Amino acid sequence: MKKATSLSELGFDADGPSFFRQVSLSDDCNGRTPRRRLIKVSVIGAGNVGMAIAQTILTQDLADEIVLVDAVADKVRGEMLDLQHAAAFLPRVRIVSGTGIELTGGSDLVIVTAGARQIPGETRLNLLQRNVALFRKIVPPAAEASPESILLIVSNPVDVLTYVAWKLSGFPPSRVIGSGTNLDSSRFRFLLAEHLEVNAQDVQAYMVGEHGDSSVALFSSISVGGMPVLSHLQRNHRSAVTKKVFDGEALEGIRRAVVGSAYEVIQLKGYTSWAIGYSVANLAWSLLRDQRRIHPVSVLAKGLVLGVPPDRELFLSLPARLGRAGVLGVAAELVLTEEENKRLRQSAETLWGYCQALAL
Ligand SMILES: NC(=O)C1=CN([C@@H]2O[C@H](COP(=O)(O)OP(=O)(O)OC[C@H]3O[C@@H](n4cnc5c(N)ncnc54)[C@H](O)[C@@H]3O)[C@@H](O)[C@H]2O)C=CC1
Ligand SMILES: CC(=O)C(=O)O
Repeated sequence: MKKATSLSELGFDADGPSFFRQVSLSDDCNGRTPRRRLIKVSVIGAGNVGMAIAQTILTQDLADEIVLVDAVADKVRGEMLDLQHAAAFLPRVRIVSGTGIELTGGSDLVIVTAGARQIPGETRLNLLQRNVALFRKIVPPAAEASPESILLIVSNPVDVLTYVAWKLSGFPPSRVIGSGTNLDSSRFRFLLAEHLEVNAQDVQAYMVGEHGDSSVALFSSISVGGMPVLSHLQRNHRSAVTKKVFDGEALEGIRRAVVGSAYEVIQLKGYTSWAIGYSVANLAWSLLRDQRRIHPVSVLAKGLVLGVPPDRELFLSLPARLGRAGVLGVAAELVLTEEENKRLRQSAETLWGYCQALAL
């Protein structure tokens, strides 16, 4: 009879409890099971948003190690323990926490959510000065500790702070991404789906530009189940659905509702967290699992917005293809209506004004 191969020879943990009998595996394994590279994700800022992201990533079995960093030691330790106590119901993940950025060293993905958040009625852009000061402290050491990582920025105003993180990190633009309008687009798809009585996952629709008040709804490219909605509705303008949908007011109402979404939630519960948690975990999945999916995220849009001088280094959301190396490509030739292009240019101008004023 063939001698049982030891667990360590097979590439399993050799230091497991002795009361587990070693198993002999068949020759099919060729005597060795290769170990997969472990994935480390760090979340800097363990507030409402950071914790919603961490817990969504945890449930999705996406990381082998999650590091939580926050300036408040007790709070971040409490959050870590609370998640660790769910270990019996979750995939096995090492969860570490502390106040030092050095804990994030060797991360594959560093997600930054630290910083001031809006009070009811306040705009995202109003947070800029406070959060730039914070980024000066956080980003350089985080980039140094994980020089090969992808930086995913969530703190607001996310487009300008993604630009700041790009400048401060010295990373190539492909590895500095802002969560951008991935969240706005989900809100857009949800509201359109409600209006059309379909599933939001079957609605393809993008918000682009600033994650904020000047975001742009791309009405002309909305499709449901592969069917272009506007052109179909124009052809069949007498149907009940058409009447309901091909109504400029209804569409404008949906756009306004998307832009007002965060203000409404902040007014009601003080902050937004669940949707951004899923949005960022969804981005993390595309990046770490090399999914090559298209997401509207904040990327270096130099030369990509018609009518904006091509030398302007600004970050705003455009549909981008994401994979293990970060941003693999950006939709450079979006077909926009004149109105959509005008709004995107205005959004770019607004963001450029803020980036320029920082003189980084
Ligand atoms: N991009 C997006 O779609 C969204 C962005 N946000 C933004 O995310 C940010 C965080 O929001 P919340 O989690 O609700 O705020 P929060 O106040 O609950 O959490 C912020 C955390 O940052 C921590 N922090 C402050 N200085 C730090 C430092 N030097 N190092 C590490 N941690 C530090 C604080 O201790 C706090 O725990 C805000 O800027 C908010 O506007 C929020 C929702 C959506
Ligand atoms: C706060 C914020 O940026 C959002 O929920 O959209």
